[in-house]
Amino acid sequence: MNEIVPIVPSHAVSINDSVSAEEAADDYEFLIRQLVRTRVVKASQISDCPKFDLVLLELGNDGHVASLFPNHPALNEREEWVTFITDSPIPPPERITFTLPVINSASNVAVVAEGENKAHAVLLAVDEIGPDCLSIPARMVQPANGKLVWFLDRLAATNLEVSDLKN
Ligand SMILES: O=C1O[C@H](COP(=O)(O)O)[C@@H](O)[C@H](O)[C@H]1O
Repeated sequence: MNEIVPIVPSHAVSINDSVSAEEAADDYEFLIRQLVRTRVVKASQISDCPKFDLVLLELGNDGHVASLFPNHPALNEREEWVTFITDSPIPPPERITFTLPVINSASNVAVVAEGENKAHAVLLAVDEIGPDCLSIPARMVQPANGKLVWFLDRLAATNLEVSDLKN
């Protein structure tokens, strides 16, 4: 990866997996805050958040993105940049994740979905098909001052209408 995108090693922040999820989230947020303080990462002008150039997300079968799962309280986190969960519905149970305010502060957000098993989640995320839509985390990805792009293969896009693809 470093050969394709010239990332300075000190700009790559790893998760500390030798501590609890709560501590790992605190540590990770601390490191990101240092990068913002030293202007390695831009600060958002409209929120108390980093403004990443790109947040790259993969869509889960259940519509989750990052480790933000449907109906999980982590979706409501507005203060922390990084939060933790210990009850992920899919393994591993303990995870840390950027929160929605951070994701939605990015300059660009890309959501990737590949394969037929993502087709229903894609439909729920981008179309208006009833109350189930409301709990889909991918639907809550709405950059405030940035660009959102979906990358779908043909199978993941199976359930969409042509009009969805134009929007
Ligand atoms: O929970 C996760 O899910 C996503 C999507 O995984 P998939 O197997 O449904 O394609 C994955 O990108 C992520 O690494 C994982 O933590």
